[in-house]
Amino acid sequence: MHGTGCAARARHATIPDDARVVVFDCDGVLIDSWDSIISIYNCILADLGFAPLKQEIQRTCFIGSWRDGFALAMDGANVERAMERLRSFDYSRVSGLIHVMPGIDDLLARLAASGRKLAVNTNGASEQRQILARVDLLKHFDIVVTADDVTHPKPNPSGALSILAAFEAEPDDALFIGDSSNDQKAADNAGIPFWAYNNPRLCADEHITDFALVEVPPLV
Ligand SMILES: O=C(O)COP(=O)(O)O
Repeated sequence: MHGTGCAARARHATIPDDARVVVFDCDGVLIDSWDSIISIYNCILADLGFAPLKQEIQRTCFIGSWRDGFALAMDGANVERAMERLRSFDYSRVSGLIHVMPGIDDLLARLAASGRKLAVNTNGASEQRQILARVDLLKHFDIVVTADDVTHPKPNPSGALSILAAFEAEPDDALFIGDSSNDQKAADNAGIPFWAYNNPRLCADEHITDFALVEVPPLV
């Protein structure tokens, strides 16, 4: 469990030399996908005759699972119809709105070259794998756990715990890098040390803002 409270922003950070599993959140960490996700919500809501996402629930919808987001936006109605629309959504319609985070491709390559196992724990749907493949990041990961693969999405720790189990790792063998309260809570609930990316409001062992400034020491 991370224990240093709300850390100040640090420009440089070094991956713990004994962290052999590094778990990444996807949206907001690997990819800048805010515009695409809000756009998908609004397309599907419009198809079903609902108003666009109100600004005050956009962040909650962005960090939560699609199912929970649609339930919130549609006040519980028609969630299955919205999920059906999502399953058949043509993601190429929003691919121009998805951008790889600066420096992440290089950091992932350095982490993999050091012998560490890399994982994604996302509240996105299983289609997240195709999105990561399209932006050429999927190749770095040993495992991707989406909201479709677990009974409960983040902040429930089941996704993070399944990643630890896949590598027969203890929480202290791992590091979770995320940008949201759901990521922080999922890491806390799994007992995994947590680094916050671009979110000074989170409590984390480290705060990072630039992946190029993350050092990767040899794995001990
Ligand atoms: O930042 C978040 O928690 C949302 O990202 P995710 O959809 O990849 O889980």
